Amino acid sequence: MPRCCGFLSCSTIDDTSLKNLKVHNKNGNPRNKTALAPGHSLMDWIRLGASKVDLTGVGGVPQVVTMTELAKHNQRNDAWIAIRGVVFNVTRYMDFHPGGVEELMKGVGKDATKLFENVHAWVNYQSILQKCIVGRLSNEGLIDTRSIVSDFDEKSARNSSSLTNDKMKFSLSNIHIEWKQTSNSVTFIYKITKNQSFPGFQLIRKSPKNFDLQMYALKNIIKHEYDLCESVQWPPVWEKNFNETEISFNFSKKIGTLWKSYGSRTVVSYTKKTERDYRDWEVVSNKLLAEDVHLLVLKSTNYIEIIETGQHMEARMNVMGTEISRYYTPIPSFLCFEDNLSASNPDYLYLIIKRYDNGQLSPSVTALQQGQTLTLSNGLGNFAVQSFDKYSSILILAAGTGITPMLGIIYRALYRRNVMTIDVLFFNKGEKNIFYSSQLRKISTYKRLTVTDILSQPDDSWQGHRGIVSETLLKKLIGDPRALSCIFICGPILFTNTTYT
Ligand code: HEM
Repeated sequence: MPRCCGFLSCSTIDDTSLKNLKVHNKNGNPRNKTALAPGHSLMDWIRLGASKVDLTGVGGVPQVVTMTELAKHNQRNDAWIAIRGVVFNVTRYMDFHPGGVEELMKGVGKDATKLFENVHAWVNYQSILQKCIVGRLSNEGLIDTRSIVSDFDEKSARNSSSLTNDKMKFSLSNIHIEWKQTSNSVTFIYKITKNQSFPGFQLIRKSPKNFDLQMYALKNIIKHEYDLCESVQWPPVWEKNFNETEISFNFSKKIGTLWKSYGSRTVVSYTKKTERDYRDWEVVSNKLLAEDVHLLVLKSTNYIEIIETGQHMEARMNVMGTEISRYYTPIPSFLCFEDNLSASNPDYLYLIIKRYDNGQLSPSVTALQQGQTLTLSNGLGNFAVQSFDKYSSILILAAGTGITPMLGIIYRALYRRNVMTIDVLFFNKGEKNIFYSSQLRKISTYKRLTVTDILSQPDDSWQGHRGIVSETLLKKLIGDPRALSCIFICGPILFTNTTYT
């Protein structure tokens, strides 16, 4: 069960990804953690990190670490661990590890990415271990294996296409693909069979007639390389249909005629040792949504990233000679419509980022101006939002930018017919900290969504609810939350801990 490391409470941490999200459902079964010795709580660890103690053990000078070197640091008193290409010194963290020393020792001296992800992929290790970075794992031995699976021969399909409403079908294991056209546009529709989760998609334009469509399916990346018979406009308008697990890409044709066939498609499959690809995104706009909360609209040339609900992206920047990265969950565009940004710009990406004065990355990211760039990974994380589709009422408890990863969940729930109620309790300090509540309320006039703002330090003029999260307050607002089917929680550590218990 995904749980939260509740790190939004730490002022140096700027992470609004689903890693900070707790999900509680009727069958939820919180796991047993090792009792930590006094003086070894999370707050003690943060305090130690904030002190002058060198937790890296290498004087804070970033190293490139080979596998051989890594293997030498496999002792309780000299413990290095590599996760997703970064090597951390976890010697001092041993006694703070909630899973205990013995468990953490299983990963030391090696690339423990898989082990770590099997146990607790949601743990925000980058924030927890930010002061323990030894350096990068040298990428010798990390080889991409590429194999051409098949070339499609679509002669028979081509022959059967009719000139009006041209539509043909074929199957590729669990993916069902159709195309249709009018004289002005051509649409490709991907349907995923029901027992499969919907993959993330990437579209890459190579020329007016050529584009690649990549899907992240389990450990493979399946790439469909399209060679169209005529030129099309970029970007295509894409649309997801959650109920049908269907996604369509609609391209405008450059010349308005009916095609005899769309062209051809080659299928390529990659097995990648590393799950991340990075690319530069240009800032289209940077707008203040609330105090210290920015909406960054980004665009990448000839590229569209469609991430799954619940996935996050790694944002990387070089800040004063050091590469810093944090995770952010892109928000769906539906809330940005009033800016007239999303409808005509299907290739835009929307990030909400809170600026923390002493944050390592957020001051630099929120200062980005139009035309400057931010490096982002592809969509990451294995949060299976589909497993909550069976619940008919959803309660969302969010504090501050903890609302960010909830927006995708709200959007998805709005379009699922079986969801009868979506109740959002949005906790903030003051009115100046609230964002998107009114936009969500606009939607709620014709859908089954309610949004309640609760302020901990409101002005005298505030007419709404007041207080900090507590059992009494929750009972007053929603009755007994345990009677509800599915609860999503995201916010600072104290908030998530209080709401979770
Ligand atoms: C790779 C070797 C590791 C193993 C085998 C391991 C194992 C475990 C186990 C068994 C638990 C307790 C059960 C649970 O609550 O999920 C746990 C909890 C935890 N571990 Fe690890 N761990 C490893 C590495 C790490 C690292 C490198 C970090 C660094 C941040 C970390 C941070 C945590 C945290 C924060 C929890 C509490 C999780 C929660 O409350 O949901 N672990 N670990």
